[in-house]
Amino acid sequence: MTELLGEMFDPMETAVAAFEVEETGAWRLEAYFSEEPDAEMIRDLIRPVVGAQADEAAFETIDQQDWVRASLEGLKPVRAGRFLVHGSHDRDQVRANDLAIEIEAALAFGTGHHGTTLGCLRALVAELKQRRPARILDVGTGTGILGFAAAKALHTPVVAGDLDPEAVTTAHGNARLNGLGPYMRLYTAPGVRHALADRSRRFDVVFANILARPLKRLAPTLTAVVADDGVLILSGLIERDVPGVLSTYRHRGFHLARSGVIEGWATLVLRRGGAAARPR
Ligand SMILES: C[S@@+](CC[C@H](N)C(=O)[O-])C[C@H]1O[C@@H](n2cnc3c(N)ncnc32)[C@H](O)[C@@H]1O
Repeated sequence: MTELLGEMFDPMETAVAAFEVEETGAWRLEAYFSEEPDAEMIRDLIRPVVGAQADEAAFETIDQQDWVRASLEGLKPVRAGRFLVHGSHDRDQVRANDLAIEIEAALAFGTGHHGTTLGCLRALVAELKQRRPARILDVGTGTGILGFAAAKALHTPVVAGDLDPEAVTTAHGNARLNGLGPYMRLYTAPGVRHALADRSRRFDVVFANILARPLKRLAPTLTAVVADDGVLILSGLIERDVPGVLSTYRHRGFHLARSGVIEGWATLVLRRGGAAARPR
């Protein structure tokens, strides 16, 4: 549902979360708008997904600062291998050997809790067991979390971008907070446009945790910027979208090396050529 609604709202570049309210079975949709939205416009946007129920939708305004801060402060730290992602309220949870990443409350996506982010972090942990990649690209960086994890573990420069200027501002702040400013080269643009500026050097790891539709749309450029022995870590897709996304990347000479699903969200690890793994 989040995926379908996300695609409806995509033209407005709006962050969307949808979940079923257990007690009533009703769907609750939370979305961030940079301008006051119009109820009829929202009904028209969700009608292709929910049909006539759009006309029964009720609306409420949630105070921006309060709900973001409150929801982040309620979050427990997240572990993936040696990575510990935490808020400022949980600094005391950091242990000596942790690669700690502090994420400041803001309007960008990426606290480590979502199945897509956690899936990408786990994929990075698995990748680091095999080798030490040197060049990292994070497309759709949100808070900066995936790029930070790579920079913390590898002490290597990371190129990271997002089409949302608010996310990039947040990522800059988080980079400073984590002492990673010197490693992070952040850009504001869709896709990999800025990363392509230096075509002579491709990336060993390319993260793209965005929705299925942009993953397919960006396949030509995402595959072009991966080094021959590099890896693409893709997420932001629900299980049902895996075959379509895989087929797009297989046509470009990539195979599935590994995959995982967390709470219905799939993460795919793709490499050029070679034998294929079955999605699990
Ligand atoms: C699901 S969040 C992922 C954030 C973070 N990388 C993580 O793993 O938690 C997706 C992010 O991608 C950005 N985004 C969506 N489509 C994009 C595109 N075509 N190019 C660049 N960024 C995009 C959104 O603004 C959002 O910040």
